[in-house]
Amino acid sequence: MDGAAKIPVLDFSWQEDDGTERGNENWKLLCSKVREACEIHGCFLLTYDRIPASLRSDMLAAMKALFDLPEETKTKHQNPKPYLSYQGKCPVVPLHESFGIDDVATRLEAAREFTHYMWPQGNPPFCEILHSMSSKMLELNFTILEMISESFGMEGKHRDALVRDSTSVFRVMKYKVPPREDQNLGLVPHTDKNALTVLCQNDVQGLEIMTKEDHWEQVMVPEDAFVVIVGDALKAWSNGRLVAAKHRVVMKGEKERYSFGLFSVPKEGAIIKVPPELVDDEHPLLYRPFKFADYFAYFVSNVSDDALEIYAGV
Ligand SMILES: O=C(O)CCC(=O)C(=O)O
Ligand SMILES: [Fe+2]
Repeated sequence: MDGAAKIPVLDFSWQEDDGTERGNENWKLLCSKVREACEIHGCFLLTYDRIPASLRSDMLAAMKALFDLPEETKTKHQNPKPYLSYQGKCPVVPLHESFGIDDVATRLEAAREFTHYMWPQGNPPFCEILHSMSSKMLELNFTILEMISESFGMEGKHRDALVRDSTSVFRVMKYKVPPREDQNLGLVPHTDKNALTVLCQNDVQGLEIMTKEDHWEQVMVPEDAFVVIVGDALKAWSNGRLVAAKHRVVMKGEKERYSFGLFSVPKEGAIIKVPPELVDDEHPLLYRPFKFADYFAYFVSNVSDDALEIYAGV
């Protein structure tokens, strides 16, 4: 780690009466700040009052109870799709444990099924917290996608394409305390493959992003903030104008880290196609149209830092 990154913190806590309504000047200013942060860093921090602090602390407490369940219960969460099944005791990242839950933000039934697997005797508060948090984070994620389209002056069918063609995955993660200073990698360096990720964490720092100068810098996340990260799908859609931030987790100190994230993911069958508004003499087309699911399958069998360029670069 080389230092703390100067990632902007944007205030998304607009109220109906404070003048920041969609379409007005304050909204447009916020859209351009979002775009600028995504162009420079591929990442920003935000504060947002529509997700109350009490829901965040309930979520973190619920996650602790989840990860405290016996290993054989947690292993029951299996999904044939890559990176969704319960993961623990992975030799590459032994500190990391996670669950990925499909569609839980939009389907209460998905929250019920997951809860039932983990607590067959029932745990309605857990189910309620999981669904409520994931659906609020999905709304936020979609708002940011809309702001990005708007900041590029997108109109008509291209404007809402990102949101209309997206589904979501909610991930919950725990990072154990490292046994020694040299065994502290919580999550390997990667770019997210999906469109946009919104993350939230407990008070233990550890997220680092790679700067344009190839330095790892810590993202100091204020206690009440969310982290937003641009993924490969959005980078490709934007014709490379937005950066897909490479990031990792490094653990220090004596406290466990918990984080959760809402990933907007192009739907089954969705094609990532650069809108014509984003191609001109200064910005020649960088990516051919491709089916996101095919790119993801390619990545899973050819894990590489350059997967997007190799797969879809023109
Ligand atoms: O735990 C974090 O803060 C980062 C998680 C992450 O990068 C991921 O799940 O893709
Ligand atoms: Fe990530």
